Amino acid sequence: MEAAFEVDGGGERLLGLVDGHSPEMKIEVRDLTRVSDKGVRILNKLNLDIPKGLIMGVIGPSGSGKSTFLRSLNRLWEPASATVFLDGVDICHLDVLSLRRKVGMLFQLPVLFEGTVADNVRYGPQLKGTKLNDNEVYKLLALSDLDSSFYSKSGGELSVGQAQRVALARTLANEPEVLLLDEPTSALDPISTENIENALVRLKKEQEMTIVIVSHSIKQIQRIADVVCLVVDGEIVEILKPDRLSEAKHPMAQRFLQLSS
Ligand SMILES: Nc1ncnc2c1ncn2[C@@H]1O[C@H](COP(=O)(O)OP(=O)(O)OP(=O)(O)O)[C@@H](O)[C@H]1O
Repeated sequence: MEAAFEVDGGGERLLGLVDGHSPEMKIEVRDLTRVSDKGVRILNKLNLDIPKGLIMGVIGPSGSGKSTFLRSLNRLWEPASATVFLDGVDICHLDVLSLRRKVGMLFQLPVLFEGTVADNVRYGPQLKGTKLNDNEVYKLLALSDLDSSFYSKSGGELSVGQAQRVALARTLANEPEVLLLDEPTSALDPISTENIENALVRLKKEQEMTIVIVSHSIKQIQRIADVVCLVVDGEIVEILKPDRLSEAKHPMAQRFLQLSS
């Protein structure tokens, strides 16, 4: 999907055009602010539109607020009401568990539950009283770049990269519409990283999944993201296409990009 983006005067809102048509916005963020208990501003009036079916990369210096922002999107951190909308609905008005099914999350390090890979994949649907059949489990494994031999392995037998793919399959079992990933490959070797990246790109293409990925790897973002959001000191300072990152104007953004490339 060829996407063209235009940023408004403040550099904060994404006014997107996809193939010449206005894309459907999956998530809208409006004046999202977080102040710590000590009065420090962690997020400062973030405004962002996240189009459906695209991969948005989030990059920025350490401590700039990327994880906090990501966690606000499925209420792992509770945003103020009327600041985050999913399909136009204020997420604070949604049942938090159903929100987290729709907006799944994968963390830096996978934590698998006891039992087999299949038990892990079946976990989410089971909570709703649905038992996935073998074929459904195999399909989720395949979506996560794992072959059927993993079905009956236990978590302890897996490498971190394999466990991360099982964690992905477990998240996908909830049939999310949005996937949030917080540095999902920073603990992985290049091959495992490529496996995860391939899975993400396939999910976008085949299921129109909306994906928001925080990464410290600018190269990774350039490989898979359709649009990049640059966060500095709790503010979105640039929204760019990945091949135009060098055009970032904010001085901190330029410095960060120079040091990271
Ligand atoms: N619960 C909290 N209470 C107080 N301060 C917090 C809390 N969570 C995060 N912070 C602070 O908010 C700022 C942003 O943290 P956050 O983890 O969102 O940044 P980040 O960009 O994801 O960093 P990194 O790239 O290092 O993971 C940091 O200064 C952090 O210390």
